[in-house]
Amino acid sequence: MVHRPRKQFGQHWLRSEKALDNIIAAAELSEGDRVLEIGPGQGVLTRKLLPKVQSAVAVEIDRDLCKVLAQKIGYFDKFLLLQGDILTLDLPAHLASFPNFQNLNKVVANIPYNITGPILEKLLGRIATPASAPYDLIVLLVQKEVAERLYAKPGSRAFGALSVRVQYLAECELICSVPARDFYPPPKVDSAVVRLRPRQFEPQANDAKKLESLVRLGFAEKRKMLRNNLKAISDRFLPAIPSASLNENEYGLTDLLEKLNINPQARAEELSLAQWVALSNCLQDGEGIKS
Ligand SMILES: C[S@@+](CC[C@H](N)C(=O)[O-])C[C@H]1O[C@@H](n2cnc3c(N)ncnc32)[C@H](O)[C@@H]1O
Repeated sequence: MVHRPRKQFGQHWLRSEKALDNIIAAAELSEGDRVLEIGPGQGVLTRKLLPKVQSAVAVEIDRDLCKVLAQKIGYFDKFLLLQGDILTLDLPAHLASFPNFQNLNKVVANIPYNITGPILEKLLGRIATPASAPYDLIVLLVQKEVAERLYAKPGSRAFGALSVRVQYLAECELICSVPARDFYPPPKVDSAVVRLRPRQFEPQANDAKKLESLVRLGFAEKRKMLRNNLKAISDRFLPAIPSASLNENEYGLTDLLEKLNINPQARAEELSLAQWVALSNCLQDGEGIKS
């Protein structure tokens, strides 16, 4: 039976051998790896990775694809296909009786673009609640514009709240671009392969929840200066710097930014990760930041 790609599941089959090989090379696969694949589709990527790893679990939402996929793929001793939604599936519960498929250490996937944000959150966690057992390495094929935000450097246009949130939890790098024509059917946008290496950013934020709120607030309106976006921070969250050094302006924020060597005229995208952490660490402990 021919399976027509379904739009509602973001089905775009990757047809480029070169892109597939780049994804596999980027994953640095070895015999001991236990891989999670999200959305195997017709299994092009699955077939390439299986010979190189100890085992692989694939989660596919499309029931019709699942009916034939496991049979088509083979590798019954080391391939487990789960039908379900990666965002809601309780993976540990499903794997509880499959010891060979537990402790997955890598993720390799060409994901549905409409749920990229939630997938990243599922794999990495959030700043305030990072994944308790993070993967060693994650290779994803994503929409190019999202990829640019993931590996963006401070000061560049693409650097935004997503960049800070993800880069705090993982090192991000571009592997290669993949043009829309490399898929069937071609999506409306180009794509890119990114590699994420989950890490503990140093220096750590004293209060990760506060950093998360600060970043959300700081990028609320990208065209505004950071200090204007941060006006919602009331006096009680400003640091205990001697009041003599405070001016009457901007709730003392200008002074704080200067103290941290941040240009008070800066926009949010100009701050480095370390400066976000420093700013967050300067805010007094309390009930958090109102947003
Ligand atoms: C862009 S296609 C990639 C297919 C295949 N890996 C390839 O490279 O050709 C995305 C795949 O994810 C599946 N999918 C979509 N939403 C999903 C979800 N919430 N959970 C698991 N799989 C999902 C789709 O059915 C589809 O097979």
